[in-house]
Amino acid sequence: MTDTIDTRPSADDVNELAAEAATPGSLFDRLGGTYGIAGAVDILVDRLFANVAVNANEAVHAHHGVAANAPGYKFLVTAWSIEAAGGPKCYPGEDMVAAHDGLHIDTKGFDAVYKEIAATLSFLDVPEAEHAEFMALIEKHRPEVVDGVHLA
Ligand code: HEM
Repeated sequence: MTDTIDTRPSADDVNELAAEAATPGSLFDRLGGTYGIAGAVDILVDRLFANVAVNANEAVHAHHGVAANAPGYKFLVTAWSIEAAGGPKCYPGEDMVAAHDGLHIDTKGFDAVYKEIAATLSFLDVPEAEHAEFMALIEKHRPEVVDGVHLA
């Protein structure tokens, strides 16, 4: 029998990298830059793929129910978050309306994801100010995801 080695980072590992990178400034900086954000998204996406309320939507489950989608999705959500938080422009994906078109995401579905994002930030002990700022960013995009309405 072969032993396996668990290479997954712990919350402490992610926080350590984030603290090293953190400088006062943009939300991107205060979240620990690329290492902090990628570490958080790594945990978030695993939680979203396993979340029963999120996957109750069949169109969402068709994507989130396939483990092979995780790496690419983590990349896209990380890059989106980096840009949205005021970091370098690096997001190569679709805009939020096009990305969610046809998924029929309702308020309940959005709230399920919103809660999981907040829970992940809490799990990582992201300070209150940065937590609130990032959640406000997510809330701002609700109309694009739920109603397909482009932000002004
Ligand atoms: C503000 C909140 C949200 C953000 C920032 C966000 C971000 C993203 C990004 C960056 C992508 C990749 C786009 C691309 O492929 O180019 C994506 C796709 C996707 N999102 Fe979201 N999302 C949000 C809300 C939601 C919610 C509430 C759900 C489900 C309840 C959801 C489910 C999905 C699914 C299933 C895809 C993959 C679609 C496909 O390629 O088939 N998202 N999202």
